[in-house]
Order: sequence, then structure tokens, then C-alpha cells
Amino acid sequence: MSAGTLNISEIFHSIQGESSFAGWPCAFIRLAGCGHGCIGCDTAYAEHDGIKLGIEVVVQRALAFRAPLIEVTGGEPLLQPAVYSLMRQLCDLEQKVLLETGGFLSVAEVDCRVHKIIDLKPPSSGVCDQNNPENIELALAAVLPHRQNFEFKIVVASREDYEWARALLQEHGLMDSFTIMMGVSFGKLDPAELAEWMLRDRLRARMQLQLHKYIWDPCRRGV
Ligand SMILES: C[S@@+](CC[C@H](N)C(=O)[O-])C[C@H]1O[C@@H](n2cnc3c(N)ncnc32)[C@H](O)[C@@H]1O
Ligand SMILES: Nc1nc2[nH]cc(C(=O)O)c2c(=O)[nH]1
Ligand code: SF4
Ligand SMILES: [Mg+2]
Repeated sequence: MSAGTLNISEIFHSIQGESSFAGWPCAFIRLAGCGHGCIGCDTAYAEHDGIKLGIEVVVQRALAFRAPLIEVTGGEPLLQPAVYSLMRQLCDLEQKVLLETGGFLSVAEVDCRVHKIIDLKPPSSGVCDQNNPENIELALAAVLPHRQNFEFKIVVASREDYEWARALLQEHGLMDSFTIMMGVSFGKLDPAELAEWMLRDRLRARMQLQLHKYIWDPCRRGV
């Protein structure tokens, strides 16, 4: 693909279902392709090739929704070199840009204005050993105001995952400095269980449910 082209799975307008921005109307740019292979990924369809679009077309289609947020997600967006220019151009156009990334690639080259929502994959994902430690280092080294553009998300499917997450968060002191979102792997863990674990431990983290899966059919694409 040429430097200014992106492989796009879908561009859609929905209610932001995840992260500390949940509930806001949001334009989504879902890039195609990943290959990371998380067990339980709910977006396997994005693995397959999408349509090739120039950055300027992607920008115009996203802006056309006139939403307060634009989220770049996937698949794994950071696998495509042109995504960095896309996010920079959206920021230059005064857009509030969110990035959803799987945590295995460094966010070092992402524009500091982008709000980075970085997954920390737990043992049940099967890719726990591929979490990139540089992303925690970058977050801890960041100074205000850019430090507030780091957010971490952990999607748990078991008590083992939860205890792994609690230990990791405590080891790096992440709960003292960053928004930590914790959610359940959809249908695999009762949200009430996670809630009770978090309350009992007085975990300084925020629980999320994937709002869009309660508004629409949980398997529906484009929402
Ligand atoms: C589909 S991924 C795409 C962006 C990026 N590849 C990543 O993993 O963050 C977006 C978010 O959906 C979450 N997710 C994927 N499958 C899920 C599931 N079955 N239940 C709950 N969240 C899920 C991921 O953990 C991630 O936070
Ligand atoms: N409504 C809605 N909100 C989302 N937040 C993150 C999503 C994702 O798939 O990255 C997502 C999604 O797929 N839909
Ligand atoms: S990194 Fe994200 S898109 Fe890729 S398999 Fe994992 S959850 Fe799915
Ligand atoms: Mg999704």
C-alpha cells in the first residue's frame, strides 16, 4: 500500500461503548488486519482485508459524522504505517482523537495529542507475554499534560486474569497516575463477579461494560 493509503474495515458512527469516554457519540475508523490472535477477540472480521482508502478520504468520511470524538481502532491500527499521519492530521484539524491499541506495539511514535487506550492482555488472552513493557515506561515517563493521554484497559475472563491484573497494576503503581479501565470478556465472566472483586480489593480502577453490546445485538457490526 502507498504511504498515504489505509486498509479500512469500516467507518461508522456510534455511541462510544468503552474507555473513560463511554457514552459519547463517536466516529469510528476501524482499520483492517491484526494477526495478534487474542483468544476471544470480538472483532475477528476485521482480520480480513477491508477496502483501500486514501488518508484524505478517511478523514473526510470521519469528519462527516460531526461527532465530538473520533476513535481509531481495528484490528490493530498501529500495524499500518499511514495511521500515524491519519491521527496527526485529525489532531491538526482540532479533533479529539482516541486510539485503541492492543499493547503489543509501542505507542512511542503516536502523536502526543492522541488519547491512547492501551490494552494490557491478561493470561486468558493467550498473548500475555507479548504486552510491550515500553508502553508502561512511556506512560510513567510522560509529563502533564501528555500524561493524561495514557489510559490502560484490561479485559478479564477469570479470577486468574483479575489477580494478574491487580498484581501488574500494583507493581507499576499505574492506578496512582492513570485511568485504568477493567471489563469482562463478553459472556465469559459475570460482570457482578468483577465488580465484587474490585470493591472487595478497593481497586482504584474503573469498571466498564461494552455499552454498545447492551444497546444493540452484541454481534452486530458497525456499532
Ligand atoms: C477489538 S480491539 C481492537 C483494538 C486493539 N487491537 C486492541 O486489542 O485494543 C478493541 C477492544 O475490544 C476489546 N475486546 C476484544 N474482544 C473482546 C471481548 N470478547 N469482550 C470484551 N472486550 C473485547 C479489546 O480488549 C480491546 O480493548
Ligand atoms: N460502540 C463501540 N465502541 C467501541 N469502543 C471501542 C471499540 C472497538 O472495537 O475498538 C468499540 C466498538 O466496536 N463499538
Ligand atoms: S489485538 Fe485487538 S484486534 Fe487483535 S486479536 Fe487482540 S483484541 Fe482482536
Ligand atoms: Mg468493538
